[in-house]
Amino acid sequence: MSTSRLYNVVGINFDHMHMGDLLRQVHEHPGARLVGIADQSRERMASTVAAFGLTEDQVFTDWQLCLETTKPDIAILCPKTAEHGQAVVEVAPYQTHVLVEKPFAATLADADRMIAAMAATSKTMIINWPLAWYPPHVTTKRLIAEGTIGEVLEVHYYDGNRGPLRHIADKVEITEEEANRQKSQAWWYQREAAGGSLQDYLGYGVTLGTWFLDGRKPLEVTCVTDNKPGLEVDEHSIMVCRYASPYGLSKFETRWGTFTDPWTLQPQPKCGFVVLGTHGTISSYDYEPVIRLQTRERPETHEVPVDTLAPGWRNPIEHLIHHLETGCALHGPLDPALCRIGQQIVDSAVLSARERRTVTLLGE
Ligand SMILES: OC[C@H]1O[C@](O)(CO)[C@@H](O)[C@@H]1O
Repeated sequence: MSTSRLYNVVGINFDHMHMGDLLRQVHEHPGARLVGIADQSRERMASTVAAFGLTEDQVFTDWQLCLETTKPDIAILCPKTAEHGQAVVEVAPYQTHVLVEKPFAATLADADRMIAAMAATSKTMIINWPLAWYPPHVTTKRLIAEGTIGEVLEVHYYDGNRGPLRHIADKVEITEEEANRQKSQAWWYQREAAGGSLQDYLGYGVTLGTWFLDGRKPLEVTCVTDNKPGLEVDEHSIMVCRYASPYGLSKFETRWGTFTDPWTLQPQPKCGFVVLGTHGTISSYDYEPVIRLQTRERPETHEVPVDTLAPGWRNPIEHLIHHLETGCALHGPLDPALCRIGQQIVDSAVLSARERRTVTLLGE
């Protein structure tokens, strides 16, 4: 997409393997230029340096020096979940737009610190949820907004993968043996780093779920997590939200240990969403070329091809630049205001699982 100018972009902190995917989007955008990357470990940056032909002066082990030297328009941040709050608080004073890779934060308090830090600048922050770019879910939201299934009453969500250590950037596969060897070292498996399937995947479900529910907040949250011997974090969580009448119960399940990875072969249960409205239902599964619709007029479940994403609305890099160029509203799930409701639900789920009871939604 053509732009009025070139946007200089940096990538800071390679904890999440999606950094590689995001930098590829920068590389492929004619209006964006990758001007620097920073991480404590040169080794973790090596494949990016090779893939995008970066020069030595564009590679930093000190993120502050990276920002001071390159003065970017956009900083992509992929730290471990527990460090999202601190990272944004520290980067915001450099007056750069910020893309934080999912999830929003480890806690609502961190999310609020991030929002406050960015509010003190004139810059934009987006939280990127890769699921927000899957055509089935975008199509589902469009049909909901057009009233095709009436008012949404229930959201059912199941998602995850075989585990965070079974793939690296660009979904390159890692063997089960190698993944098991890495478990004890990896931040994904550390409670202190906000690891675990709930922190990794519940935000996806409740952020897109709240988008489908038009910003509606639940009253109460009940969550149960598994408890595998030898692991500090969960690999499976099941959560129920209760909404005020006439909205019923919605449920959100996260799993590291699906039978197959959804991007290769959909496992059963299928990864994605089922949405029930007053006039119809939709099933919207990750990566599928169709969604399945049922309405009062046509009650037999039928396939609807997914939408082709519009230019400017195809991935987070393109979208952030499109937003900066045109002032268009942010894609719903990337907007911190909507993500904050998701974070309220995640915090409530963590508390519920810990105390083994139903809790009232946390936060204002
Ligand atoms: O589980 C680790 C990670 O794997 C993905 O499913 C795909 O890369 C991410 O959405 C998640 O954060």
